[in-house]
Amino acid sequence: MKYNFDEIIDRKNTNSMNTDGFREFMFKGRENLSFAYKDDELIRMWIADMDFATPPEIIEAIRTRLDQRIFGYSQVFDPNYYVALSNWTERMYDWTFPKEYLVTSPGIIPALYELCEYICKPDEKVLIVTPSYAFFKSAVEFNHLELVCSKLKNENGHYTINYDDLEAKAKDPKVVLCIFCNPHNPTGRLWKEEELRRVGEICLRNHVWIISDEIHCDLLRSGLSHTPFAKLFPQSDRIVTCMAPSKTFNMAGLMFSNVIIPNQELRELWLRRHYSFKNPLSIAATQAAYEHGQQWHQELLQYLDGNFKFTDAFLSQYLPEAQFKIPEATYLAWINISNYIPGEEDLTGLLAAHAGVLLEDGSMFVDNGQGYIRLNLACPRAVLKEGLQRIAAFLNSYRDPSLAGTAAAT
Ligand SMILES: Cc1ncc(COP(=O)(O)O)c(C/N=C2\CONC2=O)c1O
Repeated sequence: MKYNFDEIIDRKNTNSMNTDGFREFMFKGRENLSFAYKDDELIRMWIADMDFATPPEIIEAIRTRLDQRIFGYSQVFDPNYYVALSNWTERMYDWTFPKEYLVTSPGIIPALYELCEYICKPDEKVLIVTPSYAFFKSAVEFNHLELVCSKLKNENGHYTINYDDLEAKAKDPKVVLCIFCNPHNPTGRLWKEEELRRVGEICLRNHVWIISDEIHCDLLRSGLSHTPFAKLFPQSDRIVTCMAPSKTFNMAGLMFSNVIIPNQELRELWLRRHYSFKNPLSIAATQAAYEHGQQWHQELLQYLDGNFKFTDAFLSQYLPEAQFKIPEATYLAWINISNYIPGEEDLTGLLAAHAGVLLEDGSMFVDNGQGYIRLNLACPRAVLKEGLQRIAAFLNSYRDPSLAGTAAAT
């Protein structure tokens, strides 16, 4: 391995949401909640950014741009930006798109907020599947639109789409947009072509636009491959694709995402309403990611495979009644712990306060997540082991107080 994913990097004093923003984000109204550990001793497995250094090739590209010493108003003028991105999509997904479809956004969340406004009229509705990344709901409600949820079916931890329910909801003439997470956060499902075709046919036949949020599409278990939603419907211009280097290369703070809008009217509205200059360092970093990030990306996937195998083995041994399947995509472990803590407990609060682990529980994913916790496994394995040990010790003692204080594993 060329890159060291075991390196533990101090993120203190970096204005990191991960280390400094968790109290306000997760414990609003109870920011002073006391924990069994000091804040800087907490194992952070909540927000989806990685505790791995961004690839040196990207850092070098930023340094090169810094050496040019002037950072005036900037846009993506260099044609090699599109060449780098389309080479990546061609190689990774056997798919590309015309350059004129491409616009950029300072994040996929802002793009969702804007696209909801541009696509929907005030009295219309937006369809999502649940559990769901919570900002889908936030983007809909910020625009005063009605959220319509279709629960995924959960068969022993394998999630599938309830097509009958989805179609019944898509038939509502007021439902005009579906925000679809492909691959899916938090369940980690990598949707198969036939699943995407069925969702697409239901939406398009009912005149429902699709925003396919594909931010996790490069974070797959080895040997699997991603299908861009729009690839399956080349004749349609009603599918907007959102992709970004932010998750893949741990550069969310650089706030640079790619939005592919085939519909000319919507694209022109975006360009009129979204007019903004871009951060030149982010442009340089993103282009470098797609031009030079391949080997780091491959090694990252191997390391994440190892973290998932470690987690699976750990849970089997120390939390055998937790329900977990290694997900096809994302670096997020979605684990049912209801056999240890049944009911509507505040799992996020309990695990933070007593186990010293920051994580997001199912209540933070809109609906259909009761009894689940989501762990970010994109961290050095030693940190992962400590987090799992703390969780196991707490859950085992929660269910059997006589075990209180016993270590889960050495
Ligand atoms: C499906 C999905 N879309 C968009 C974003 C954010 O896009 P950005 O605005 O950063 O470009 C995330 C990040 N997911 C996170 C971030 O922290 N916890 C999560 O589950 C995500 O999971």
